[in-house]
Amino acid sequence: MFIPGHITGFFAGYRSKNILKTGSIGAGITVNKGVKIELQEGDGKIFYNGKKIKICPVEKVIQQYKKLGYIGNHDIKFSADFPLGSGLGMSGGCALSLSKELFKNQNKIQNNLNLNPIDCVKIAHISEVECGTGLGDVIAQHIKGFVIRKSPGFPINVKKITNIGDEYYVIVEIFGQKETKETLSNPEVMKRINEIGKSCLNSLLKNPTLENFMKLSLKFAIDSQLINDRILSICEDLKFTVGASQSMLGNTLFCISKKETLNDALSILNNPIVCKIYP
Ligand SMILES: Nc1ncnc2c1ncn2[C@@H]1O[C@H](COP(=O)(O)OP(=O)(O)O)[C@@H](O)[C@H]1O
Ligand SMILES: CC(C)(COP(=O)(O)O)[C@@H](O)C(=O)O
Repeated sequence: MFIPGHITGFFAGYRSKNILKTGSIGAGITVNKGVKIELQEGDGKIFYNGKKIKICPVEKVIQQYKKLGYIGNHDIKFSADFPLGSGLGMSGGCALSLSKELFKNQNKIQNNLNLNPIDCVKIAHISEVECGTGLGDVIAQHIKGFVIRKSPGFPINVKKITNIGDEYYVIVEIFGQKETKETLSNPEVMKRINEIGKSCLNSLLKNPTLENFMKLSLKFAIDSQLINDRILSICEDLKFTVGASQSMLGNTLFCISKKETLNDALSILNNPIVCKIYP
C-alpha cells in the first residue's frame, strides 16, 4: 500500500463541533514519492524507516480500530521517501496507509470491522485533526493528483484537475522541520492564513491551472508571512520555471518545472528531490 506525499500550496482551516466537518479548503498536489506500509505480527510498535517512533495520528488510527474490535496484534513499518514534519503530508500518509491497510485486511483481522471504504478515510482524517497534524492532507491523498478542496472534511467536495499532461516535474528541497501543530494552534496566525487562503481558493477556481496554482501559492506564502527569507530568495531565483513556493506547513521549498527548465532549476538547489505529479 502506497500513499503519495502531498504538497499544500495554500489552505484555510475550519473548526466545527462535528470533527468530520473540521478540516481545510485549499489546493495541493500529490507526488510519486510518499510512504509505504507493511504490517507484521507484533504488539503495536511503530517504525519509520527502521526507527521506532511515536506518530500521534497513527496511534489514533489504532485506537479507533480497537474500538471496532481490532486486537492490535501488529507492528507497523513505514518506508517513507520524506521525513516527518516537512510539510509533505507524511503524518497524513502514515495515518491513511494504516487505516486503508487495516480495512483491506479486515477479514483476516479477528472481527470483521463492518466498514464502508470511505470510513477508513474518515478514520485517518479524524486522527490527523485530533492530533493537530493536518486538516486536508488525508482527503487530498485519497483523491490524488492536482486537488482543489472546496469544503472542509466530509462529505468530500473537491475539484480534481485532470487535463494537466505529463510534462511537469515537481522539485522538492527540505531545509528543516516544522511542527504543523504549532501553526494550527496559533489563533492569530490562523486568522491571517484563513483570510488569504480563502481568497486564493476563489482565484484558483476561476482559472484552475498549475501556473495559477504556483502564482497563488507564492502569494499565500508571502502574504501569510509563513515563508522564510531563504526559501523566498530561492523562489525568486526560480522564476523561470512554472513557479516555486514553500510547501505548507513545512520548512520545504517546492517548484514545478517543465523538462526544458529542469536542469537549470536543479543547478540552483543543493539537495533537490525530483518527483512527478502522482495522478
Ligand atoms: N523525528 C520526527 N520529526 C518530526 N515529527 C515526528 C518525528 N518523530 C515523530 N514525529 C511525529 O510525527 C508527526 C508529524 O506531523 P506533521 O508535523 O504534521 O508532519 P507532516 O508535515 O509530515 O505531515 C507528529 O505527530 C510528530 O510528533
Ligand atoms: C497544510 C496542512 C494544514 C498541514 O500539512 P502538513 O504540514 O503536511 O501536515 C494540510 O493538512 C492542509 O490542510 O492542507
